[in-house]
Amino acid sequence: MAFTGELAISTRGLRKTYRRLNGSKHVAVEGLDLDVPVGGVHGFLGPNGSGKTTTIRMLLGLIRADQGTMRVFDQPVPARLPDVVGRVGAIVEQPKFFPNFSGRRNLLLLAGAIGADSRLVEVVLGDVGLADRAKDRYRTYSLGMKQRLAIAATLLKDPDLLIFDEPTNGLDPAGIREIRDVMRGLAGRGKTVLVSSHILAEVEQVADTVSIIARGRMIADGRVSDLLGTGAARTVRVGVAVPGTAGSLLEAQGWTVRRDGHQLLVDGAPDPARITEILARQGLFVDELTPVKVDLESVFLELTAGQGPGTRPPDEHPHGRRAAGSDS
Ligand SMILES: Nc1ncnc2c1ncn2[C@@H]1O[C@H](COP(=O)(O)OP(=O)(O)OP(=O)(O)O)[C@@H](O)[C@H]1O
Repeated sequence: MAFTGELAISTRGLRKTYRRLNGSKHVAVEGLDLDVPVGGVHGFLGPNGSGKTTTIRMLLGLIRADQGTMRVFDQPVPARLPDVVGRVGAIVEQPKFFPNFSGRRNLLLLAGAIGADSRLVEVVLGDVGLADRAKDRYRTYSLGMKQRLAIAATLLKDPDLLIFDEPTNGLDPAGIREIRDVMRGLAGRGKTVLVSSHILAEVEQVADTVSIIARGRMIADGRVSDLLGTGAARTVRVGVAVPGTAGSLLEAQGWTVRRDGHQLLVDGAPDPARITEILARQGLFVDELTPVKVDLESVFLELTAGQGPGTRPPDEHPHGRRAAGSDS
């Protein structure tokens, strides 16, 4: 398990098989162990068709799992879903709003329907940054505003856990940024946000922790900062007058060294201080020593390589499951 402390969501050995029209079976989720810690934004990442929506639908009791267990706020679901459903707000599909009513009126109607305090409407409009446009008709809203109104609707019951399935799909960069800000704001108020995406760049900047799945299996999870700093993900650029000699010395340490002009790129989690020490001992002095910024996208692509739709499943992924932040 990659996370210690209280969990908002925990699944063990979760499995779901669909039967296709031609009668064949398709395993969409295969023995998934997903942990989402309480508090913060958790990115649920994977290529298209990797089983994210299926997992979310099982957690929400919309479809049945074939095997495995699921817990939401430590309650077994779906058995105890009625006990926790009030603490969970989810947007899985675009909710239906009245196009000719304003955003505010739509929310007031909804608040009345679910028995929420109507005073909350102004609060949630503020939470999603729609207070200024609340009086305008829904049909005049941009896609991003519509999505934010959908988030506002889920906030009316003041949930502790918010589940957003691909909330930035189809949005322009400004819309994506607004949704990101909303998610950060919610996490800042102590909520837990689970956000699924196949586009890592959209989640990387907002997520505290992530789970990366491919073909229904977990391939890596942990804190974003740990994931970026593990294994081959860490590379250091070294500038030195005699790169050939320096490269041999560093390779002798077991690190992989690549030439980049007059500089060296040293892969394999080298400690920068160790590099300086080894070279200085041989009278070689570095004029540059910088960790290469690795974005989560390259880690994601590396981990999910060849696991998108239409590719053959590898026998075993070379990385196996990598639980960043744990000793495994
Ligand atoms: N109702 C269904 N019947 C048959 N197969 C399904 C059904 N729903 C999903 N699948 C298949 O299960 C796999 C997982 O789909 P799922 O929608 O969970 O993935 P996803 O990670 O959410 O992908 P996306 O980002 O494209 O939504 C896919 O191969 C999909 O084609």
